[in-house]
Parts: sequence; structure tokens; C-alpha cells
Amino acid sequence: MRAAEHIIVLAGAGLSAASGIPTFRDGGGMWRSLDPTSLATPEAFAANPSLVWQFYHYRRTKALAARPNAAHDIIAKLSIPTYLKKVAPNAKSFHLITQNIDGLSSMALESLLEKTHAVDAPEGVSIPKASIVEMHGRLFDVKCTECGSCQEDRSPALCPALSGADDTFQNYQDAGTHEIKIPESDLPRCVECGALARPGVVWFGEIPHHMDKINELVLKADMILVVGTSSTVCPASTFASGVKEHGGKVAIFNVEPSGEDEEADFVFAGRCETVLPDLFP
Ligand SMILES: CC(C)NC(=O)[C@H](Cc1c[nH]c2ccccc12)NC(=O)[C@H](CCCC/N=C(/NCCC(=O)O)S[C@H]1O[C@H](COP(=O)(O)OP(=O)(O)OC[C@H]2O[C@@H](n3cnc4c(N)ncnc43)[C@H](O)[C@@H]2O)[C@@H](O)[C@H]1O)NC(=O)OCc1ccccc1
Ligand SMILES: [Zn+2]
Repeated sequence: MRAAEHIIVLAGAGLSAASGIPTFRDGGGMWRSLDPTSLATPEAFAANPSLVWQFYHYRRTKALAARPNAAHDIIAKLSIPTYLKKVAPNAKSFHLITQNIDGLSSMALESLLEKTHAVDAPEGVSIPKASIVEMHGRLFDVKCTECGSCQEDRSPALCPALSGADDTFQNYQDAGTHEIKIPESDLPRCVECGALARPGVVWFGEIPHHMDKINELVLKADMILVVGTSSTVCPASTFASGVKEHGGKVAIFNVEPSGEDEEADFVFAGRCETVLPDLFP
């Protein structure tokens, strides 16, 4: 870290695990009983928008009740130039590339900025707010399937029909079995043109957001911290090897061994919400 100039963090569901957001694949992963491709794809939405909206209603409900944890806070702190300088005196840029759609990293940074009023950055160091790249979209964005308009909406239920769907996915052992059939006319609609709306997230088979910026960051990075991801979904799963290829260092933070460990320079086994605060007090 002391030698690093351009630092990126790649985060996955493990970063938000301690905030009560179920992960996807490990032990109590959300998708143990649900085939992800049956819910997070344009095809699934076209075939059964009612079920897919009930799934994202469940995810929104979980995320609305969640708060950033210590790992989110440390990563937010690292994006503040004055603090970054302490752990990486040669740092010129710091970015978080997150696969998470829960918005907890932005929430952590906003509350830290309020607390530290550290909005203005010295010359050449990135403005904190722009340091978060949500490559798979945002759970609370509602996007029109026709006109493309997209608004953030954090209301507990986007439409009356969904407020009755709370237990469709409550206990994921038999998730989906309590599915209620919501007619399309009663599903979330676009506020501009009234067409059917969809969650503002990137589904499998869709191109992730900000890929040009991400490719530029991966190319420039000389240090990547890979936090709480199983590295099973691409292109995110290729970023660490991308940094390694041009001589950058790779550090992994995970409770379990992940596919990238052998080519990592540093492996920190443990819960990121305890390991990161110990490492960056
Ligand atoms: C399943 C996989 C094989 N599929 C893909 O990779 C596909 C491509 C593909 C299709 N078929 C293939 C066949 C072979 C190879 C690839 C493919 N990818 C795509 O379709 C992508 C789009 C993928 C995005 C899909 N949307 C998501 N999310 C948003 C929606 C939603 O969330 O509903 S993906 C979603 O799943 C992934 C889940 O992985 P993780 O976050 O890592 O979570 P997981 O539970 O798996 O792991 C948690 C880890 O944390 C650890 N952990 C737990 N607790 C803690 C703790 N406390 N501390 C530390 N660690 C912890 C655990 O040990 C574990 O290791 C995340 O990316 C997450 O965002 N698009 C694309 O490729 O477009 C072209 C392209 C490419 C490049 C440039 C231009 C165009
Ligand atoms: Zn519209």
C-alpha cells in the first residue's frame, strides 16, 4: 500500500453480509434455492415480471432495513484523500468498483463526507463521490422498459400489489413458492410514459455499467483489494488478473478460499468487517 499510486477495491456480496444482506452463493446464500438465471435475466422478466418484481421487492426490503458496516466505512475512509495519504502516501487515485446493488457503500461515503466535510480534494486526487462505480446498477433505481427514464425510488413498496408480496421470498428455503400473480397493469410503471418499469440493475446477459471507466481503472491500477466476492461472475471476475498482468499487486479479503487466492500477493482470510478495520485503523 505504501508504494501504491492507483488503488482500486473490487467488492462483492461478502462486503454487505454483516449488514444483513444475504449473499448469493455461499452457505446461507440467497440463491441456494433459487436459480439466479431464473430471476436476474431479461428473459425471466419478459416471461414473469410479477415474480421478478417480487424478488426485487424482497431485496429492496432487505436493503432498506440494512446499514453500512465497518468494512463499508473503512473503504469510504480510504476514498478521502487526507486519510488515504496516511496508509498510501504515494496514492494518486482510489476507486471502489462494486458488484453490489444495495447502495450501502454510497451511504457510508455520504455519511462520512457529512461528518468530515472533506468534499474538496487537493490537486490530482479524485473527488470522493466519483470514487464509487456501481457496475451492476442500483436496487433503488426504477427504469422504464420503453422510454428509458430512470428514477431512484426508496419507497418500501413501489406499488400496492407488491406490499402484499412480502412473504414471497421471506424464507428462501421455499422461496418463490408463495408467489402471488400480479397483473402487469398493477406492477411498477414508468412515471414518464406509464410503460412497465423494471429494476435499474444489470441482469445476466446485459452489459455492465461504466465498462470504459472500469477498463481504464483496471489498466492504471497498481493495487487491487478484492473484498467479499466469489469471483464467479464476469467481467468482474477478470479484474484481479487484469491488474496482475501489468505488474499490479492483488490482495484478497474473504472468509473462504476463492478462485483467485493462488495468484494473489496477499490473502486476508476472515470477515472483512473485522479484518479491514484492524488493517486500516
Ligand atoms: C454465472 C456466470 C457464469 N455468468 C456470467 O459471468 C455472465 C457471463 C456469462 C454467461 N454465461 C457464461 C458462461 C461462462 C462464463 C461467463 C458467462 N456475466 C454476465 O452476463 C455479465 C453481467 C453480470 C451481472 C449480473 N448481475 C448481477 N447482479 C445484479 C443483479 C442482482 O443482483 O440481482 S451479478 C451478482 O452475482 C454476483 C454474485 O457474486 P458475489 O458478489 O461474489 O457473491 P457470492 O455470494 O457469490 O460470494 C460472496 C463471497 O463473499 C464471501 N464472504 C461472505 N461473507 C463475508 C465476509 N463477512 N467477509 C468477507 N468475505 C465474505 C464468501 O466466501 C464468497 O466468496 C455479483 O456480481 C452480483 O452483482 N454481462 C456480460 O458478461 O456482458 C458481456 C460483456 C462483458 C464485458 C464487457 C462488455 C459486455
Ligand atoms: Zn417510460
